[in-house]
Amino acid sequence: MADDNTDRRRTDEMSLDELREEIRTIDRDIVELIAQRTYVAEAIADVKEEQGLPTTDEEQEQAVMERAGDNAEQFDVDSNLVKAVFRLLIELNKVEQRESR
Ligand SMILES: O=C(O)C(=O)C[C@]1(C(=O)O)C=C[C@@H](O)C=C1
Repeated sequence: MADDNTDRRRTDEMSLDELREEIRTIDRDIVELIAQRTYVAEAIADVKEEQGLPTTDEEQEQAVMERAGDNAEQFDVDSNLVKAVFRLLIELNKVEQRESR
């Protein structure tokens, strides 16, 4: 996070344009991380198909959601909103996994 990162400038010393540039960089990083997560999920889908397992794993989804809540608390952001984002990420993977079968 910007405030925790000593390489990044303090946000209270930045202009509006600089702050928006910071957001722009973070937004790109978020999409890059989503792409990485999706890529790994595709590899998981291949393994599950080889092993004859279903695309949906409710227990794993539960673990992901719990972790999302814990991480949200750690970084002091709204845990329900973070969980909603992770619910969408899981759904994205499930649609892709079903389509690739
Ligand atoms: O861990 C898996 O088995 C995945 O396919 C990944 C993932 C996820 O996006 O976290 C997606 C679908 C499953 O139901 C559970 C978790």
